[in-house]
Amino acid sequence: MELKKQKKESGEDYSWTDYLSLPFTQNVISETLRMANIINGVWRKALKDIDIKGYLIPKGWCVLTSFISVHMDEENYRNPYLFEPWRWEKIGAAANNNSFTPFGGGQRLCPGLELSRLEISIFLHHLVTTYG
Ligand code: HEM
Repeated sequence: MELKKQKKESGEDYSWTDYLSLPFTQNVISETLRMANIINGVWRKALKDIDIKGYLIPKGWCVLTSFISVHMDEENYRNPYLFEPWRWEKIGAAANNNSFTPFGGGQRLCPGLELSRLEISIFLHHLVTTYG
């Protein structure tokens, strides 16, 4: 609200610094991606026999890496079924680690990661400041 008022009064355009000045918006986005990401997981095909933590994945088999199972695991997030954006104040909004992979990871990490966060952030800002 404050930012929109300031922009209206000064007549200035929004800048990258304004985007960075809204950490709570980022926390809401992270929490939404944790609980309700459109991509629940990704498939991978084993190109050779592979051992993962004692489990043999034979060559040619497909494996589903389930993001949602990790995002809703109590060992990773306390009260995982609770929408709690404040938890990201401790974790860090931009965290992309093994316990938070809405955009995948490794070589196939989504190149649209930052663009998506920016677009969602602009949408949320106008939604909340227009109808809040
Ligand atoms: C909330 C929005 C988005 C989510 C949750 C998302 C999620 C993902 C995930 C999980 C992957 C990895 C797929 C895999 O490992 O098989 C991926 C890949 C990819 N994403 Fe996104 N994405 C989003 C938005 C975007 C946008 C806006 C763009 C482009 C402007 C984009 C472009 C791509 C591309 C090109 C890949 C393939 C990368 C590769 O295989 O090397 N994504 N995305």
